[in-house]
Amino acid sequence: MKQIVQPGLLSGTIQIPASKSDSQRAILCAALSDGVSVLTGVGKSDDEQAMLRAVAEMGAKINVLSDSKVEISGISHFPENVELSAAESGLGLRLLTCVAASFNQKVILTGRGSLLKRPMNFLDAVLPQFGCAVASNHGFLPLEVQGPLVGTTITVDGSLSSQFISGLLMALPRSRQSSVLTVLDMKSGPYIQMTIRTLKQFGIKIEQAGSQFEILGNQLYQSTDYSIEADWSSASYWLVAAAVGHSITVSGLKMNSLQADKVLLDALISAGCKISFEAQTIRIDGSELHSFMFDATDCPDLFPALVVLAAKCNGISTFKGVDRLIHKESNRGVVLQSEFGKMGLKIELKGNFMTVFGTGLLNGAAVDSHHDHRIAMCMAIAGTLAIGETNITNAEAVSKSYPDFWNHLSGLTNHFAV
Ligand SMILES: O=C(O)C1=C[C@@H](OP(=O)(O)O)[C@@H](O)[C@H](O)C1
Ligand SMILES: C=C(OP(=O)(O)O)C(=O)O
Repeated sequence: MKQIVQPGLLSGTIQIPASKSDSQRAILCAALSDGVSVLTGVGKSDDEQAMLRAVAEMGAKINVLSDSKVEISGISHFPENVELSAAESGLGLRLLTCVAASFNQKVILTGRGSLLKRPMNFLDAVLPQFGCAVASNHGFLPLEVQGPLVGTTITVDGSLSSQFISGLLMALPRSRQSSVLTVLDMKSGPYIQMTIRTLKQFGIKIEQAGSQFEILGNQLYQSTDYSIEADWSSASYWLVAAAVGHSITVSGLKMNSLQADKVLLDALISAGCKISFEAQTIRIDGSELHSFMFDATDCPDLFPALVVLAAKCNGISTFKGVDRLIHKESNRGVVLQSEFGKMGLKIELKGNFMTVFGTGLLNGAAVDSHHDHRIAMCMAIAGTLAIGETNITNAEAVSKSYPDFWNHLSGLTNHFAV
């Protein structure tokens, strides 16, 4: 699908959709629980839908109560010969693989699109150390696991993705033996804290001391009613849009959220923004923007929105953490450089750093999302600021995290177009 974005001054309020990170964790915890959980605020993103389908395959019962309310009865019998698909969700696949390995069955794990090119060799290397048999396609999907996991004391490398650590933290409390997991070079730490907090709400206790996690075996997940948070990652596009001059307010976000991407507020402040909060509504005043530096190592999903912000800041902005972008839905550092280059914005990539040479000006252009939802969304905001129209190919990619994105954009008033 192609989407044309016209320049204009936008105004309105955006109700931020569910965090797919929060939903996927909660859906899986509910499926592992004894009893019935009710989840409210569940979204319609591809990643959430894939997780719901996967837990149904594992034997959980899903009862859709309303548009955003789902009742999940935990797995009572894990079927044989199960094949689970995480669609394009890195998180989904990594959580599901570890959790599948905690059962005493052979399970095949698959996915589609960009997920087929994302590395899974952590699982090949680590799961056998817990006594689980693993076969993969040379470190890529499909995977086959045969558990159960036997708890142990182990040191793992956390530099590729926190999602593997989250997966182990969800799976190991189910094994008979206790485990001690030491994570070297831990990245995206806030996502691990999110996992621990969700687990706690489902009755699972993890003790953490720095990079060491103590996980008691034989723990039982307990069903609960759980409210999914609005998504700080999806909000990043609108918060940046507000910072660069649109009259947009953002609604629904939790200020005490553990979500990694809440630190966008710090980036906005370092770029000269003033931020005000009223109830659950955020307003941004970006009238005194200037170039800025930001370390996005532990919040890699913010890069696309940060580039739009830096494009509108006069001068050189520098971001750390580009290494974290190589294995996302696209190689995001390189794709941001090439697509924003078409709009006249110079971006340099050197080692782990990205430098954006902001001039305040962007030209409308024909750009490509590379099937990456975050590239499509940041190009859309960039397009509203450009001179001339912007034509985005593979724009349907937004459905991975934010299927209503284009409706939300067209629901804002465009004061140039009217
Ligand atoms: O745990 C999660 O919900 C996620 C963790 C992050 O991945 P990494 O740990 O690979 O950075 C993030 O990029 C991804 O979108 C969601
Ligand atoms: C990388 C992302 O998600 P995942 O790793 O879960 O596919 C993302 O949403 O940007």
